[in-house]
Amino acid sequence: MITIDSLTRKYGDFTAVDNVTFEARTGRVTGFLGPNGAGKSTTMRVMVGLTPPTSGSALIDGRRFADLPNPGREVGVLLDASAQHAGRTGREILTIAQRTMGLPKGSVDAMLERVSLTDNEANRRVRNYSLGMRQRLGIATALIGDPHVLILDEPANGLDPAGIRWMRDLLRGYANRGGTVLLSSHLLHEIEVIADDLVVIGNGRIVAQGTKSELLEAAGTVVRSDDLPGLVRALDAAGHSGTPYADGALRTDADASTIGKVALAAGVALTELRAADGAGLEEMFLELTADTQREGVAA
Ligand SMILES: Nc1ncnc2c1ncn2[C@@H]1O[C@H](COP(=O)(O)OP(=O)(O)OP(=O)(O)O)[C@@H](O)[C@H]1O
Repeated sequence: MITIDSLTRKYGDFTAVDNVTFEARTGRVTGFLGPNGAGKSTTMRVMVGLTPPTSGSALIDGRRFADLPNPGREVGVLLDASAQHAGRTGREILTIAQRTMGLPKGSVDAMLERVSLTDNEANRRVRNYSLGMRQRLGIATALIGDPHVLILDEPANGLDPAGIRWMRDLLRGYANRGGTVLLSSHLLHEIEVIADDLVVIGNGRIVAQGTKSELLEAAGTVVRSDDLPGLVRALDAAGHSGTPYADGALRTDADASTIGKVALAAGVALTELRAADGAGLEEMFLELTADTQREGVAA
């Protein structure tokens, strides 16, 4: 389990991570979501001892990363897949990790197979790897010590849809066997399919956290009507706000039964009524982090 408690990291006057508290639980995949510059990498760097916190703490199974005797056997880390030595082959990089951690020789081949890097690819220098191949090698390096905690910064970057599915299955199996996974992304749909729990960060602060189903519930209901203005007025009068989608649907915080009653009383016919799905979550994610989006949120 990873426990982040009141963690703050300042750079001069700038607060990159602001009093952040959350847990990544055992047996679950936790997605750490936020737009560019929100503070995800800084939080992860503190977790693995690369950046000291200004205040607060980041503990792995109750201990600081720096206090772990053989960290690679306990925590698998992928922070920047491009930081691997470009002049070494994938096999050499894994062999160094295998020797440093005192692992059996066969673990290199087993790991190459597990991340689907062929012999030919493993013998190529990393400078000739695609981004997706670097991510696979990075995940292999994180997994080789058979740790029970994984900390992965943007691991889906550069993976194609088949690669994302592969990673989802790998991380799901890992969590089902009792592992703890924390992975970051700035794209909701990339980790929505993988994560059980979500922690949303914007401007260094946690703006939402919970299980995926809780957050989906909080994302509200999607409703459609041929008389959308009439429906908006009726919902507004009943104290419920709504966000119109470009395609003419409306997302609202009211539940389906309330919407049905409000619409009936106002004489407005509904053409669709359902719980918000991933698109609703995406809208909510954009709204929650709106003041940190460079592009702002399109209405
Ligand atoms: N060494 C540093 N010195 C000064 N500012 C820093 C330093 N490292 C990070 N920052 C700032 O802290 C903020 C958070 O950066 P961080 O890399 O943690 O964001 P992120 O959520 O990982 O973003 P991305 O999705 O773009 O990787 C940014 O504004 C960044 O410029």
